[in-house]
Amino acid sequence: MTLSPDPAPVSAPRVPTFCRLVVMGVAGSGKTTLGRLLAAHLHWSFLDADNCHDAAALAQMARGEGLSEAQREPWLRRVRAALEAQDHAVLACSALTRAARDHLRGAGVRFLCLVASPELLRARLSARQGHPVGPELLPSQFRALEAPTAEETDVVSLPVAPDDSPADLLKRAVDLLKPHSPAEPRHA
Ligand SMILES: Nc1ncnc2c1ncn2[C@@H]1O[C@H](COP(=O)(O)OP(=O)(O)O)[C@@H](O)[C@H]1O
Ligand SMILES: O=C(O)[C@H](O)[C@@H](O)[C@H](O)[C@H](O)COP(=O)(O)O
Repeated sequence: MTLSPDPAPVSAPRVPTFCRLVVMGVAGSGKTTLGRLLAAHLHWSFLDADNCHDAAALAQMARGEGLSEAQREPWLRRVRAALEAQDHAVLACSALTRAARDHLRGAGVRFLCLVASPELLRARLSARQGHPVGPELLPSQFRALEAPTAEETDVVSLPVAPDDSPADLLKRAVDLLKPHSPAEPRHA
């Protein structure tokens, strides 16, 4: 399973390629789980935007209080710097707002947006271990969410159903991303 489509005819326009993939979505949608699998599949680095939050922001979110746009800005600057430091990377990052996505946009960046129901997100976050953010954050996540619009052509959406295993989602993600990239996994 690769991201490589059939070879294009010589006269065809260049297929846009990407080397940085942002797996985005509301907390609990599975960004980290799928992002790690995609990174392993592609032999790219994996980055988690949660690691760029400061302790105060993590504590605030653990209390169920969402971040303001002003609070997100320095975090997004750190996330962007971490992303740009990698030649090939999969980044798990909520990127809930248009401004957040615009912050991360750049040459070779694509977004994979995970879309799950509030019920599924609540169940997943209630069961999640070892992470400061629980289901209490969900209302503010949905208030902040600006779903990608049709004009954001660098975003591919992946619906997530309760029975979709991580392996199912990996396969569907790879298929969805194929038209975006002639790139092979780096060391397949
Ligand atoms: N496809 C899946 N099937 C079952 N559980 C999943 C799946 N994807 C993620 N999970 C679980 O749901 C929780 C949230 O996933 P996570 O990857 O941490 O989401 P996010 O990074 O978007 O917050 C975790 O406990 C994870 O193990
Ligand atoms: O934009 C934000 O308000 C935060 O970054 C938030 O969306 C982020 O997602 C949390 O850190 C939850 O962590 P998980 O998304 O990994 O659950």
